[in-house]
Parts: sequence; C-alpha cells; structure tokens
Amino acid sequence: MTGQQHETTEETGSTAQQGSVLLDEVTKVYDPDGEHVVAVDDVDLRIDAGEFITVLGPSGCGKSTLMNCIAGFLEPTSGHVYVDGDRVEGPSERRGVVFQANRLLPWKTIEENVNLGPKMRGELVEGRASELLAEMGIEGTEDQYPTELSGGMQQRAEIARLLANDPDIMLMDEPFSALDALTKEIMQEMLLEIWEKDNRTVVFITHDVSEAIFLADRVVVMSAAPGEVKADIEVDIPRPRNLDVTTTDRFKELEREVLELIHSEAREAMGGA
Ligand SMILES: Nc1ncnc2c1ncn2[C@@H]1O[C@H](COP(=O)(O)OP(=O)(O)OP(=O)(O)O)[C@@H](O)[C@H]1O
Repeated sequence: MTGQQHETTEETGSTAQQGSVLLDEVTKVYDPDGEHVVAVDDVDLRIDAGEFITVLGPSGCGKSTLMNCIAGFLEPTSGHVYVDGDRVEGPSERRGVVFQANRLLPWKTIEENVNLGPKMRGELVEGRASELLAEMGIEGTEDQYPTELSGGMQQRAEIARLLANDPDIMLMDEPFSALDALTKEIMQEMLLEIWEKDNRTVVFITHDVSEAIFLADRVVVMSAAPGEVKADIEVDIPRPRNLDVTTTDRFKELEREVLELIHSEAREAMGGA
C-alpha cells in the first residue's frame, strides 16, 4: 500500500485504499448460564481506511469484545460490522490480530512462523520473511525458535508474521503491555514507522493513556460496563512523530483531557465514590 492509494478519486468520491471499518449499532451480550452480560452496548463507530485508532477504557468495558467483533471471531448479538462496505461474517487474513501474548508456534522457527500464512495460501515468496524480520529490526533470527528470543523480539516476530499476510487492518489488543518500559517505547516508535510507511488501518487497545495519544489519529474512550463510546478525541499532533512529542504542551493537554475522562469513568464504575 502507498500514500497515493489513500487519495480520494474525483470520479468515485471514494478512497482506493482498503480497510475502512463501520460499526453499526453493535451490541454484544454474553449469556453464560443465563447471566446476560452486556459487554458492548449499541456502539456506532466509523474508522477510515489508513486511520490509526486507539481504544481506552476501564477494565471489563468491552474493548476486546469489540475488537473480536471487528476481527470476525465474535458475532454481535445485534448490529453489524462492515469492512469496506461488506458485512463481517467471520475471520479473514485481511484483518490481522496481535494479542498481548503472541501466537508464535514454539516448535517452528521464526522464519517458519512468519511464512505460515502465505504458505497455507500457496503464496510463499522466497526471502519475504527475512525482509520483514529486517524491517522489524530482528534480522538474523530466521532459524531461531520463539523461546530463544526476548519478549520484545517475540512481539516483533509476531508483527512480522502479521505483515506477511499483508492485512488491510491490524487489530492489536494490548500488544506491548507485557513489555518493559524501554522496550515498549522502542516498539511504539517502530510501529509508527511501519504504519507511516504502509498506512494500514490500525485498531489498538491499550490501558496506557500516553501510548494511546502518542500512536493515534483518534483516541476512542469507552465507558465502564456496559461498553459504549464515551468520547472520540482527535489527536492533532503532527506526524511523523517520535517520543519527543510526549513532552510538548499539546501532548500534556490531551493527556490531562483523556485522564480526566478515564478517572470520571472509573469513579462512576465504583458507584460515584
Ligand atoms: N466469553 C465470555 N463469556 C462471558 N462473559 C464474557 C466473555 N468474554 C468477556 N466477557 C465479559 O464481558 C465484559 C467485557 O469483557 P472484555 O474482555 O471485552 O473487556 P475489556 O475492556 O477488554 O477488559 P480488559 O481491559 O480487562 O481486558 C466483561 O464483563 C467480561 O467479564
């Protein structure tokens, strides 16, 4: 994908780039043993192709549920998810998912892990895994096994595995939350570099307010359970960004605004204490 694909064509009025997401009145109710847990309540959300959205909210407010509905792992109880105008009816390699704990297969080498998706589809390109590993800054790890790599390197390999499928949309559920602070910062800058190059749509769930603002075009703040969209905040900090922006007045201002929203949600969730 290129920046050019992101431009609107005059003839059609639509963007050529793939990866737009529309959540239309999405509600998800779990019903274990008749308990009726409303995890996500009537969420409307539009994400443009190529946008980077972060999702913040108190624990249990339905962030992962929402992401799993976009991924196609879960079917909404009511409402629909559309990707590029088509209703999501199941998982697709066009929507790649990264979780906090990586899904690398421990008995396969890093190269074999990265090649897994393309191989299964009969689209294996010789040398592509090495290219992606180099892009992720872990060249030379092709023949190693996941457990031989540090946590940060495993997450880099995981993202390389995702990119090997060339997804239009990257769905990332707290991908860096298990990493130490320094590794986390390095990963954040690296993710932005990749995104600024390819402009894939990213939906990134986090509990970290600073991470949410640093990465995003828009921060979506969810309310305490049942999860609704409480605020949708545009991050008007110029790109390309590096971590220096986190010391600017505008960044601090946004951080205060988002923190206040999160705190008021947490207070409400605790019964207004
Ligand atoms: N498979 C399930 N069966 C029953 N209830 C579930 C299931 N998955 C999630 N829930 C419930 O739905 C609500 C939302 O959960 P979800 O994991 O989506 O929230 P979250 O915001 O991602 O939480 P966290 O920030 O703690 O990861 C919670 O009350 C949770 O207990």
